[in-house]
Amino acid sequence: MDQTPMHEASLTKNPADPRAILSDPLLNKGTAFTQAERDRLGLHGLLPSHVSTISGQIDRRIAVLRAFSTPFEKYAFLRDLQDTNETLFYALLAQHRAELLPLVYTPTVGEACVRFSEIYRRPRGLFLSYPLKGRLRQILADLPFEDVEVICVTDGERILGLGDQGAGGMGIPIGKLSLYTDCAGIDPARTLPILLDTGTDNQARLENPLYVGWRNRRVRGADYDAFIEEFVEAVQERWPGALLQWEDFAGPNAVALLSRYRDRLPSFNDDIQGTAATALAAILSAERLAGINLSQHKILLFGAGAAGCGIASLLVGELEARGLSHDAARGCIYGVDRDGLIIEGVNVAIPGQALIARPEAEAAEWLASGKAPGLIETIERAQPAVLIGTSGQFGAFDEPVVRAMAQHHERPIILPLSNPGTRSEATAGDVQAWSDGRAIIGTGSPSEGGDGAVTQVNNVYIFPGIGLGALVSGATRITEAMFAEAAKALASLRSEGGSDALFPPSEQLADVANTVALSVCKVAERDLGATPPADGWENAIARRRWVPAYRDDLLSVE
Ligand SMILES: NC(=O)C1=CN([C@@H]2O[C@H](COP(=O)(O)OP(=O)(O)OC[C@H]3O[C@@H](n4cnc5c(N)ncnc54)[C@H](OP(=O)(O)O)[C@@H]3O)[C@@H](O)[C@H]2O)C=CC1
Ligand SMILES: CC(=O)C(=O)O
Ligand SMILES: [Mg+2]
Repeated sequence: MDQTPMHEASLTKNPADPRAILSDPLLNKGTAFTQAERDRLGLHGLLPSHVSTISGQIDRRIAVLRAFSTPFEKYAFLRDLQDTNETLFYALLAQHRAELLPLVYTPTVGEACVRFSEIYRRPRGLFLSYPLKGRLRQILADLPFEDVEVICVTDGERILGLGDQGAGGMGIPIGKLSLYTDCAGIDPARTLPILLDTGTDNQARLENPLYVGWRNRRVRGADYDAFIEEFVEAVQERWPGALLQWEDFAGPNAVALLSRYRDRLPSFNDDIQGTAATALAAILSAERLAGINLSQHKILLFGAGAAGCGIASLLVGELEARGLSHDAARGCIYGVDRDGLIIEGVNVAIPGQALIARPEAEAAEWLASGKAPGLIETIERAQPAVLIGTSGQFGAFDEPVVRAMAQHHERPIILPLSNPGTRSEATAGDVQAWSDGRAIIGTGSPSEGGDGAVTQVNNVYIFPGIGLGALVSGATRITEAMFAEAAKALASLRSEGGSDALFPPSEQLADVANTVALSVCKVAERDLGATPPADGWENAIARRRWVPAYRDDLLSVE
C-alpha cells in the first residue's frame, strides 16, 4: 500500500477556519504549535500564550490523569485526549504504558463498554447498524477513510466476560486498535474500529434511555449472515488487502465467521487464534520454568468456548509437532465446560469441543457416578500439570481446585485468563496463597494481589505483531502456522533471570510486537511466497513504524 498520509488532502488547503486544524486529532498539537505555525495557520488568539513541548504536555497530562480517583474517570480522560490530540495520546501511552495499559485496555475498557453511552461524546470509527443494510457499500465509499490498513470489528455480543453490550462494545475495537498503534506502530490514520450494530439482547441496554445503539433485539440466522457478507464485500471493495480482525463475537458466530472468511481475505479471530498463541506461549515458557516436558503431561481447559477450543487446537498441533500421534496429542487435553468434563456422545456442545472430548471408551469409567465429572473431580483423576480458565466464571478456581492442582505437581501452571478481573477464575494472590507460592501464574487482566512475577497472559502480546507482520510481508492470508510460530517467538523472549515471569513486562510490548512480526514475515515467506526486502524483514519492520511525534510539515502547506 502506498504511504501517503490520509490527511494530505486536508493539509493542501489552508482552512478558512483555523479552528479546523485544532479539531482534527491527527493534526492538532494543542499548546505545542510553534509561533511560526501559529502565524502561518492563523492560530493566534485560539491558544494560550505558552508554547509547550510534547514532553511538557505529557508531564501535564499524566499529572492531571493521576488526580482522578477512579479508573473509569481516567479512561474517559484518555479517550477525550485521543479524540482531540492523537499524537499526544500515543506519546503519553508510550511513556507510561505499564500505568495506562490497564486503563485503555482490560480491565477498565470492560467498564467503559458497559457505560459507553454515558461518556459518548465524539464519533470515532464506524457504527454500521442493521437498518443500513443494502447501503454499506455506498456508505464506505462515501466516507473519507482513504488508506485503511487494519480494521477491528465487533458486534458487541461477547464483550470480554461481560456478555452482550450492544453498541457499547465499540470500546473494544477502539482499545485494540490503540494497541496496534502503541505496540506495533501502525499509523492511527490507517486503523478503523467498526461496530456492527445488529441489536442487543441486553434488556438493561434496551430499556436505558441513554443507550446510543439500535434498540432492537439481535438479528440472527440468515439475516445476520447476509449483513456480515455485505459488510465483508464492502470492506474488500473499499480497502482491498486490509487486515480484518474479528473481536468479541459470541462463540458460535466467532467460529463460523472465522471459517467463512479466513481464506477470502487477510483475516483472523483474535479471541480464538490470538488467544491460542498467547496461551501456548505462556505454556511453553512455564514448561521450561517448571522443568517439565509438556508431552508427558495433561492440560485441562476450563471453559471450552471460542478461546478454549482455539487453545486446544493450537496445543494439539504443538504436541503433534513433538512427535505425538493425533490421538495421543488429543489425549493430553481435557475440557471441562458448563456440563462438566466433555465426553464424546454425551455433552459435546459445539463442534470445536469434539477435538478434546474424552473418547467413548473412557466414558464408562468417567461416568460411573452417573454424570460427567466436574472441575475438581477431573483434576483429581487426570492430575493435569496445566489448568487454563477461559470460562468467564469469577472464582471458579477456588481453594480446593488450586490445592488439588498443587497436590500433584511441584510447580502447577495455573492460568485464569478470563477478563476483566471481575470475571477471572481466580486472583493471582489467591492462587499464590493456596499453592503455598509454588504455582506458576498468568492472568488475563493485570493481576491483583500477586507479586511482580505474575504475568499478564493476554492476546495483546500477539495480535499487534500478527498485524504488523502481515502488513510488512503483504500476506494475503493469516495462517495457523503464523500463530504457532508467533507463540514460539513470544516464548523465546522469556528472561532466564530467575523470576517466574512468562513474558517480558508490558513496557516492552513494542519489542514483543517486532519479534512476533518477524516470525509472521518468515512464515509468509516460507508458506505464501512473500519476498523479503533486500535489507531483510527486520529493517522493513522498523521502517514501518509510525512514531508519536508532531508533524513538522505544517508550515510548508500551500
Ligand atoms: N486473556 C486473554 O487474552 C483472553 C481472554 N478471554 C476471556 O475468555 C473468556 C471466554 O471467552 P470466549 O471463549 O470467547 O467466550 P465463549 O462464550 O465462547 O466461551 C466461554 C465458555 O465457558 C463456558 N462456561 C460458562 N459457564 C461455565 C461454567 N460455570 N463452567 C464451565 N464452563 C462454563 C461457556 O459455556 P456456554 O456457552 O454454555 O455458556 C463457553 O463454552 C472471556 O472472559 C474472555 O474475556 C478471551 C480471549 C482472550
Ligand atoms: C483479551 C480479549 O480479547 C478478551 O478478553 O476478549
Ligand atoms: Mg477479545
